[in-house]
Amino acid sequence: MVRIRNLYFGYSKRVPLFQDLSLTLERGRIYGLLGKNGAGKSTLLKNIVGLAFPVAGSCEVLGQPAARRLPSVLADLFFLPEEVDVPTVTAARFVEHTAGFYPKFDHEALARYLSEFEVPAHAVLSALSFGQQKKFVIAFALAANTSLLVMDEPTNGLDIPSKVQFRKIVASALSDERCVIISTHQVRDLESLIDTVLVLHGQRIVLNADLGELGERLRFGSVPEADDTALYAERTALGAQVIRPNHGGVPERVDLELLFNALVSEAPALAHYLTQNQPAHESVL
Ligand SMILES: Nc1ncnc2c1ncn2[C@@H]1O[C@H](COP(=O)(O)OP(=O)(O)OP(=O)(O)O)[C@@H](O)[C@H]1O
Repeated sequence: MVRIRNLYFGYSKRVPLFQDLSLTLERGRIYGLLGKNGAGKSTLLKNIVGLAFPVAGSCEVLGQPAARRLPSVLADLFFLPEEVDVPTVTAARFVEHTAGFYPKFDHEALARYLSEFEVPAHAVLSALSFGQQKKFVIAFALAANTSLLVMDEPTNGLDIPSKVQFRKIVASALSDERCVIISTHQVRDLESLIDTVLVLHGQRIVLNADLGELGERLRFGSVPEADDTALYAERTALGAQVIRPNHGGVPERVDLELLFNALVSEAPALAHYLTQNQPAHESVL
């Protein structure tokens, strides 16, 4: 679906944002793209949807270079940017003029998503609140029914009930044919939604791993005091939050926030353990 090989990119020649970045994304998965502020999440997504062009290396989407922006590819991908800008027209008029660009657009699904999000279906879009506008555009993006759906920080501006609805609606919209990428720096927003975690750090993807498989290799928990079995530890008021090897074979729930903190602090024991215990199809560090 998406194949990036040895990507180099920078807004200026002196400051590279990505160096030798490689990444493969497949159908039937929901990817969570995590990275610190300024790591380059939005820029990576722009390379994927053909709004920024590689300086070197390649970025292919649906078998074509993303930068060519072929109509056949654009009809099968939807990019939801972080800042949404809606026109002063009703939702019905917007759909009438825009849905035609997406041959697989599902009008019934749109009505269902808008109702679940409690967005007034006949309102003038620019008169909606920021959160309502965002929910309208998310509903439209999902209803476009494209093979590739790229969402940049979609949960920004959503209240807590809407974040819950967001997770439910996105999960219901996934199929074996679709690939969904969601970027965020609000790691908790993606818990119990994504099945694959991508971490962008230090100009590269340092983790591309299935959450189920990570849970079979790692244990997450609180202890009174971290000992040297911990691959990573964070002090808390009550002791420590730790990541340890999972030798018991019982799958654990992955604490995404703790895992993310460990990866961006470049915890050497965790990096070493993940590299040594890496399934062939995953990429770690
Ligand atoms: N159009 C641009 N021109 C020049 N520099 C840019 C441009 N867009 C982004 N940058 C710079 O590239 C870097 C990465 O920005 P980007 O928005 O991709 O990061 P991000 O991981 O999405 O950040 P955040 O989590 O804060 O949204 C930042 O240092 C930013 O200032």
